[in-house]
Amino acid sequence: MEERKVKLELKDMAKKYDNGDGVEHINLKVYEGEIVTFLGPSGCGKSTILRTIGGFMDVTDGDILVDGQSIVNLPPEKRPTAMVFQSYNLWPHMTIYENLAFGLKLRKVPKKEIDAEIKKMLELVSMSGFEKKYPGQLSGGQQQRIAIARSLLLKPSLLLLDEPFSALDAKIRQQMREELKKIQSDLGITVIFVTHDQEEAMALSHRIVVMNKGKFDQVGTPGEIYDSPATLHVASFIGEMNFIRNGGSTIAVRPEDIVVNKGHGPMEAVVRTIMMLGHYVVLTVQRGNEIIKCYVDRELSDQLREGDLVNLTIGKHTVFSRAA
Ligand SMILES: Nc1ncnc2c1ncn2[C@@H]1O[C@H](COP(=O)(O)OP(=O)(O)OP(=O)(O)O)[C@@H](O)[C@H]1O
Repeated sequence: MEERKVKLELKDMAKKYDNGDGVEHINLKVYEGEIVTFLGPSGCGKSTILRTIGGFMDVTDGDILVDGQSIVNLPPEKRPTAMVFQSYNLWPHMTIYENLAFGLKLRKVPKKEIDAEIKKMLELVSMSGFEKKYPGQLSGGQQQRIAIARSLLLKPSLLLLDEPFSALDAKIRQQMREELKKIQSDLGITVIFVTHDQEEAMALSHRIVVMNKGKFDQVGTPGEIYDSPATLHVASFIGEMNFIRNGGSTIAVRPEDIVVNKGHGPMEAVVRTIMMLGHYVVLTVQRGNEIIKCYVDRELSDQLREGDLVNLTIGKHTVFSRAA
């Protein structure tokens, strides 16, 4: 197999704030052309890591390398990175063209080349013809696309995105994800993405870093993290999961991995609610004082009523040696 090139390496990196918060012992390799997402609840340290990569904060320990070169002593503008924040930070008094041209002008790129690059980039983000408008005349999604285009024009080796879609409504968010994925694969750039939205992380990433309280819980592909969560935190944070007590341990099983049959059996439960969600049905059942969620098909749910006795068969699951 072809050896993959390491684009970014975090080496025992730490960023500690004066109050003791922050992150430490951060080790990660990101390969060229990957989208890697830092995912975790608010305050777990995602933005801290991204800001240290972008140079907006100094590390307190360890090293950050891009293409094998340490970048920790470089100011943000000298780093091979570009960062897009949650708020788009477009200059309101400048047209879209001027916003896009600004960084290139600073780099003394000739005007003809600037015009050609901007034209190409606007096509890429589906915003051709918007050159003369002002940011205030654009929707949130359009402004965010311009903000991403502005970063891409600087041809960063690494694009850093800090919850860039969180201000957008659900539908545009989804559209933006698809567009980002397309731009990323067209240009072959490496992207580090930060979000607290597990669905967004699953949809976008080649690999996900699930964080909890300043540490990495698991690093893996969306499939690996969904199928084999390494910790109870990962199991509860990603997707729907049931936690069933079994002595001192916990069985984590997804609603789609429980087979439900009518009648008696070794693992009996009582139907509590039946919710039709179109192509599948969500069933909640009560077993002792635990409520378990299962996905079943219409054929079975049509035969079930609340209060019916069912038997559960647990399929694929993970056992954790402590209580959830
Ligand atoms: N400038 C700062 N000074 C002191 N503590 C900080 C500072 N910035 C962040 N923290 C603390 O460091 C921890 C990590 O913060 P960080 O912003 O990296 O989390 P996050 O995962 O990005 O959260 P969110 O999703 O809410 O942005 C938090 O406990 C936060 O309170």
